[in-house]
Formats: sequence, structure tokens, C-alpha cells
Amino acid sequence: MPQKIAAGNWKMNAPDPAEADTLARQHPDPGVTVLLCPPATLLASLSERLSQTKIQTGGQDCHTAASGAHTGDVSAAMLAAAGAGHVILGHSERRADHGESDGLVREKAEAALEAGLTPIICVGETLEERDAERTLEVIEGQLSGSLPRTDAPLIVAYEPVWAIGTGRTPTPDQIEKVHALLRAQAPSDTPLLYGGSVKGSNAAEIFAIANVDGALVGGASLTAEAFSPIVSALEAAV
Ligand SMILES: O=C(CO)COP(=O)(O)O
Repeated sequence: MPQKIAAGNWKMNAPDPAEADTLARQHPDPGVTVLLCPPATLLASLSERLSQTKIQTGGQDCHTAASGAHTGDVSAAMLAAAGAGHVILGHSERRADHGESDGLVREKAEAALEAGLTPIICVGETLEERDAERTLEVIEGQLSGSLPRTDAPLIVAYEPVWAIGTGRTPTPDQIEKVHALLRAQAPSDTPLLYGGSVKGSNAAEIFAIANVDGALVGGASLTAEAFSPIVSALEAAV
């Protein structure tokens, strides 16, 4: 059975780190993997802060190279040295803001695996693509272009671009169709996360969908009050 994962993507936000302590106190021994991905500058301190807890940390992006003349970038090895065990790659905000291609995401995923990190590879269609009934074709293309050419364990997150930060979520049927495709295409036992406006109030319904193994959460991961019910819903779904 794939691992169950509640992952928080803090994006370019710096919530009070005491929120992470509260979350750790509320979930001292979670029955699922709980992961917080802060901005790179906060990764080392947050990892240290959570080192005596079961909450893990991850990065939000990495470079393809291990080191070198890449001003402003951070390598996968640096994330690992700062305490990360995972790294989010190919998030739609990076694909949109930085023009990241599937090929680049694949190279980054290979670099992450090389550094001992588990990549969380994000895919998702735009509203335009969904309206044009191209969702499955788009996801299939992104996945086959972005997955590293190895059997190493990784995680895939389905995040419809139009559901991110909008309060809109796809219907359970829409999520189920995409996750069935991911299950068929990704290596067996790959945890498949859903992301896009996940909240405490809709988490249980989302976790009941076939082949949904957890969530990648943005806004609702910034406070323990908002994230804890999502973790609890996933624990209850196991
Ligand atoms: O992009 C996301 C997580 O990576 C989802 O963000 P929201 O949960 O804020 O919609």
C-alpha cells in the first residue's frame, strides 16, 4: 500500500515557527507521514526545531547541479544538508513563473534522488485545458516528461492549476479519473497526493477517493489550527 502523506507547502510565506511546534504537539505519533516545506531560508532552523518530533521537512525546488556558478539557486544536496528529506518539484507556480519544462523537472528529480531526497513531482491542468477536455492528455504528457528514468521511490501530486488558492476543488469524480491515470502511469506504490484548496472541511471527502494517498496543502498548512484537521482526516482514512 502506498505511504499516506500530509504535506504542507508554505510557498513564499514565513508563518510563526511556533505553529510547527503546536502541530508536532498535536500529532506526536502520526499514523501518516507529515511534512512541512518552508522557504529555503527557514529549512535548517525548522528541521532543527522539529528534529525531536515525527514531523519531517522538505524543500520547494532545487537546481539540477550539485554546486557551481548558479546565483540564487539551491542544490538538492544543500536541502538535504539543511535537514530536508523531500523536495517539491515542478509546482505549477514554478512552471508558470520560471518557465520550467517537463524535461527540467525530470533533471531536477534525478538530482534530488542523487542527493537522497524524495521528489514530489507536481502535475496539473489549467482551466483552459480542462475546458478543452484535454486534462488527461495534459497530465499524461507532464507525467511522462517529468518522471525520472529510475525505479527510485518518488511521490506525485496532482494539482489542477485552477484549484490552487481559489477555494474551488474538482469534483470527486474528476479527481478520481486523474488519479486512476497516475496510478496506471507512475511506478507501483507511488503515493499520489491531491493539492488545490484542501481544507479541514473537505479533506475527508478527498481522502475517500480511490488512489488518493494524501494531500499537498498550501494556505491551510500555515497554521496548526488549519493543518491539524487535515492530518487527522488522513489518519482516519488509513
Ligand atoms: O499549491 C498548492 C500546494 O502546493 C495548493 O495551494 P492551496 O492549498 O493554497 O490551494
